[in-house]
Amino acid sequence: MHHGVYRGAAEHPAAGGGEFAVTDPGTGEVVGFVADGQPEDAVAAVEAAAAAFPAWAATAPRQRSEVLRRAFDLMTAETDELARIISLENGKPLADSRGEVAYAAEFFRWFSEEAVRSDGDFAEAPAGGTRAIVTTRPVGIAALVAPWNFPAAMFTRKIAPALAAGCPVLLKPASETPLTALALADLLTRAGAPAGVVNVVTTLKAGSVVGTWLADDRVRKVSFTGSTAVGRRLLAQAAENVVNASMELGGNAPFVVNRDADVEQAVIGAMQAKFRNGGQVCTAANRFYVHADVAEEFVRRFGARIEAQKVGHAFADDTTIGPMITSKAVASIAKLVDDAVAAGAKISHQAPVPRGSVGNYFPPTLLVDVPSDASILREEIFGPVAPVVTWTDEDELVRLVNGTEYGLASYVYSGDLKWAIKFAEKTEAGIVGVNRGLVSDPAFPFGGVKQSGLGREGARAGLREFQETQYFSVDWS
Ligand SMILES: NC(=O)c1ccc[n+]([C@@H]2O[C@H](COP(=O)([O-])OP(=O)(O)OC[C@H]3O[C@@H](n4cnc5c(N)ncnc54)[C@H](O)[C@@H]3O)[C@@H](O)[C@H]2O)c1
Ligand SMILES: N[C@@H](CC=O)C(=O)O
Repeated sequence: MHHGVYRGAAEHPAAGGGEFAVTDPGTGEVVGFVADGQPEDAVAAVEAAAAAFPAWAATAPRQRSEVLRRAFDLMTAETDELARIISLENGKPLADSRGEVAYAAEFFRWFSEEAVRSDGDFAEAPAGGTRAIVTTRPVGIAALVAPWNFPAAMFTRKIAPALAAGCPVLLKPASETPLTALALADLLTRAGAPAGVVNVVTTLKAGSVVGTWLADDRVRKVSFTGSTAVGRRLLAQAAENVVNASMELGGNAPFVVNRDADVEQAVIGAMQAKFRNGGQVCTAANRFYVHADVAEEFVRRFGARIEAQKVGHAFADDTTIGPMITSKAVASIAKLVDDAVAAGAKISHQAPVPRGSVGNYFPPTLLVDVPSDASILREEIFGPVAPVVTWTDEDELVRLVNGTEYGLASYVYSGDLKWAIKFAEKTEAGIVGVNRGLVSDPAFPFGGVKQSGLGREGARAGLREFQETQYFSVDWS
């Protein structure tokens, strides 16, 4: 199957006609070809968006809401087909892909509801004599850049509020997962988004395509999800034209278990927080701090569940952990584990990778006796490896938990809710799971502090990221 770049509600060949292959990370087989977009395609996408912007911004909020609601309905009805595309190019087990489609669709439903609830203000000036009307307007054409780990949800979390606010969008998907983005663009067109409102440039030249957008005066917003390193670079580029920027970046989530926690519940939460999407999640628990009094029980129970994981291809019925996205990702996870073991950590439990597997598989692994300075506790693992450290002193625990440049998610388990909330308050993170291993919900604000990002997605706040405030000072004498 061959796909073009998407603009004006249709696919087009890339300038120069180049293409690149998309592969199944579970087999290495080619599953399709997409256009290798060039800077000329980036400019053409801006032209299409600029032509669509005035009319789209002028539509009634209810009309935009109904497009998003139809997108929710279509996405829900087409779950199986979309899930198949996600599994094919991302490798996650089909059940996980269905879960991602449901989660991704919820952003369309949530922002179809928010589109008609954008409020403003009317006030008397403190000195009297004038009145102020405070209102909002769409920020403008928005460049949306997303990673491969949730190829549908990381885009719908941006597209839905952008469209609700009245902004046209330019999508730059990860080169590993362009097919999902193209399917979303087609779905939105069928849902009623006018030509030019949703545009996609698939490319191997991320830097020059996104750089072209950020250098174009007509592009007023960049919303990025991905690594902190690339986020920093885009922030620097956005500074040149003072482009409004939202950044959802990397994480290094701690998972804390106190001595009074329900250990079985903590293990269930740990499995969700660590192994969803094979650990390739920005909110994934990256390091486990377990009170010494319950560490033996936690490791035994957690280890038993890890050993029961079935590593395999996305389409095999019993697979719970699919392949990593690339062989490079496998090598980087392996290096973190090897370095930890060389520094004194031990592999206490591991699930096997089936003999003869040719994809990018990595065995789910539990590490114990991990030295507190091991690089695996500092770097984002982005794979199915759980390093456990024991603790006894709470002040030292707080220091370890916050001893990172990241601040996206954090998890705490305790039988004493008051202690858990007080601990959560000391945690430098945008999101804290309290006795819960799953924290994502389109209705609540998702985002990080420190070098995990700027801004929030989902919730009411997500719409504001795509709006400018405008204030009219009115003579009232
Ligand atoms: N905070 C969040 O909500 C969130 C969600 C998912 C993933 N992530 C983070 O994403 C990272 C994993 O994804 P990744 O490795 O694909 O990240 P990445 O930063 O390498 O890539 C993300 C996107 O940026 C593009 N890109 C790469 N270089 C670019 C450049 N120079 N200019 C413009 N675009 C460029 C990529 O093609 C891709 O589309 C992890 O750090 C993870 O924590 C964060
Ligand atoms: N955990 C995030 C995705 C990040 O990788 C989410 O659930 O939205």
